Amino acid sequence: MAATRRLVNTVAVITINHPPVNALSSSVRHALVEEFGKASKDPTVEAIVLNGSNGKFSAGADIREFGTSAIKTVSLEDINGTIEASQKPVVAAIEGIALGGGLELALACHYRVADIQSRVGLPEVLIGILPAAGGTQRLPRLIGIPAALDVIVRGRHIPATEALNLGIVDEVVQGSAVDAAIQLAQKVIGLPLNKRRLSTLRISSNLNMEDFLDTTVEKTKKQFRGAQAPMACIEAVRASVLLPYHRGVEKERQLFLSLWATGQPQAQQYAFFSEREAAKWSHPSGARWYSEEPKLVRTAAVIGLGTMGRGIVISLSKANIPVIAIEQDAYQLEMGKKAVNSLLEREAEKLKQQGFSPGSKLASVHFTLAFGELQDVDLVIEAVYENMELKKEIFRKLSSVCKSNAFLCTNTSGLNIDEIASVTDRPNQVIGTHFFSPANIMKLLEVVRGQQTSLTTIATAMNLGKILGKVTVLVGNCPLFVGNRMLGPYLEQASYLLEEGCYPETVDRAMEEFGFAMGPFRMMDLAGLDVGWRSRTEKGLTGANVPQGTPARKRLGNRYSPLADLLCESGRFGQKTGKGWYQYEKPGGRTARPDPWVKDFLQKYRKTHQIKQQPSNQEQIVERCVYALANEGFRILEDGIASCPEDIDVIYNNGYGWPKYRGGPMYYASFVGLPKVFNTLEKYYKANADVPSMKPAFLLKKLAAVGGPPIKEWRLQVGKPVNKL
Ligand SMILES: CCCCCCCCCCCCC[C@H](O)CC(=O)SCCNC(=O)CCNC(=O)[C@H](O)C(C)(C)COP(=O)(O)OP(=O)(O)OC[C@H]1O[C@@H](n2cnc3c(N)ncnc32)[C@H](O)[C@@H]1OP(=O)(O)O
Repeated sequence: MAATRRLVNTVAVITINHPPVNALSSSVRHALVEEFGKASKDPTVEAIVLNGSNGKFSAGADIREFGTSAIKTVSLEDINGTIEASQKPVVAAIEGIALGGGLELALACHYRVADIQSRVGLPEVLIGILPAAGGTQRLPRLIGIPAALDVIVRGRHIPATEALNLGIVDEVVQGSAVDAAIQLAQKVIGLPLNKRRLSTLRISSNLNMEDFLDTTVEKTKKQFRGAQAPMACIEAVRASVLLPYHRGVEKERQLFLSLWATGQPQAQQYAFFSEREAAKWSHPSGARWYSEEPKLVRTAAVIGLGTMGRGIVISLSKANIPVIAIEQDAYQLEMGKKAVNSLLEREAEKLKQQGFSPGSKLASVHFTLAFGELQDVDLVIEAVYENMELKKEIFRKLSSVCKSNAFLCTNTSGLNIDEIASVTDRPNQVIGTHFFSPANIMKLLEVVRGQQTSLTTIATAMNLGKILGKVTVLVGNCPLFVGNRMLGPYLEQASYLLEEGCYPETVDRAMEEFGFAMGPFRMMDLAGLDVGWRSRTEKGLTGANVPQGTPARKRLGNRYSPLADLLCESGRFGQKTGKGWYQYEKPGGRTARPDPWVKDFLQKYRKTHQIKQQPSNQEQIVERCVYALANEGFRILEDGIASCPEDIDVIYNNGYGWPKYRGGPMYYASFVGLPKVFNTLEKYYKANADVPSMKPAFLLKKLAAVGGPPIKEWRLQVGKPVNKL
């Protein structure tokens, strides 16, 4: 049964029963109509409590139903209307989550009681739509326009205590929300319900409301560049001010349908399900996530308290895993300790505001210089800077100090996991954990399996990622793994565009208007140009080891752009030096301004090398950069480094500022049409045979030849993720 009903004295308790998250599928909606109908008619029932089974109220509409005919049967808004009109008081007992349509259902009830651990919210915007069961009309009537806009446009999950302060729920309880809701229901039997019917309330609007909404539109446009859903949310909330409830609901539905027509919801919902699928990892041996038990990580250690190490320590502590944090000398340890403690204080403050005792949520961090103290930890994450020799030295030490069943993880953005594992006494327990900076904020974790990494080690690292609240993707071992490897051809094209007549700001603007959080040049300035320079120098692509007589713009017979090297040679490392592709207000400054020096430098460079000026327009810039990126994604699939295109998209959506409303680079290629992507790359490569990264990947060619099947069918062509490198 999708919903059940039981009687407690004169209170009917209706329970939504649709595991795992009580999504409001067509069968649930039918069952709710039936149970509410019966409870309304039953003369022994004086009040109704609505809750969800397994400690979860509801995660909202069943997202899998969008785009199918099931969504059109029994509208949730009609059910909400019936509940709100009930002559018997209805109390929502919120446990766990009341999200999206789940919260809209609760808002239709006359009262809401939540348990202290629960979260409520309207996260529809995150999957490309807007609350469309009356939520954009009821919430503003309950908590006012500014607060409702914040909740609806940001789509964040709101902890119960904050929901109480905002007025979204009436009561927060430590114990059972259902018991408290039954008590409240009994208390309010016979009391008038008019003021509890949110759709009937008037919004107290002041004269500046239109100005306020217009300002919000402008801010939101900038913040969510290109995303349509946040704008639709504001328009729906505007309707709640201007129109009576039923007309507001019509507007809400109209906006929902217009959004659907943009294609953005489909991309975002693909991204949503791809994230969940990524957790269901597979291994070339045929093993899958369900066949391997992860080991429990009760204690962990982090080596190195630089930016990455600090973030990782915070993540572990927030996941209630006690941490030993190690540095190489007293000064670095003290610096790391100060930074970590100040971040932990902030976390503790947030917890206090949510009504929790920080001690119960944040695990302890012990700072030390002594490796010997690591003998009992279950797992170590090494997070020193990217230097193979240093990492190997640390892993040798860990091998001798840590207990034999401890797992050893290396936080690297591209070094060879097998080489690091080879110096240990347990290569099967070594794995790469590529966190993204800042590690306590960024959602992505690339878990990199080496040749000898055991299934238990993989299961443990993947599970740890989940415990840390990360979107975790398992990938194979190759230079730079998935995300950074794809950046290579992308950044290469960005540099060529500068040689050919564009400027950093032109390229960045095009990519940012496409939806990237940051264009390639701003991104390089943020990351530090010296990082890539060091790596190119080590590879002999620049610096003293370049063979004499090598042309400035060629390496190994292929096109090469030395622009970034030349910037570094002038001491321009990006934000950290206050100068890079842009100029900044000071070293460490954040505001990028176009730099006349760079313009002059580029003009001289083009003249020196007699490069024909053909500045590309916005569409060409996007095509060259994005197709280059996706093409490398196809190669990564061919090489067996990523298991499926969805994993690549998850990596780009969560670690590289790719606009989720475009699904990810592989989804985008599929959306544009693989034959078109193939033909464009082929044309470019024919004209530029010295740019091998633009040669269409074999897999792309194969898929394009059969007309570009839907992305979920690519797996058939890709096969098992066997590392072919
Ligand atoms: C198209 C033309 C139509 C024309 C008709 C127009 C009529 C329009 C009427 C529209 C009515 C709209 C009503 C409403 O406003 C819309 C919504 O409610 S949209 C949904 C909003 N809710 C969310 O976005 C929540 C999404 N879920 C989560 O954030 C998380 O899953 C969670 C609930 C916080 C739980 O997190 P975890 O514990 O980490 O678990 P998982 O994330 O792994 O999830 C477990 C499992 O559940 C699946 N799942 C989760 N939520 C939903 C969902 N809402 N619908 C379907 N399935 C869901 C998830 O995929 C996992 O599945 P598994 O991987 O195990 O198969």
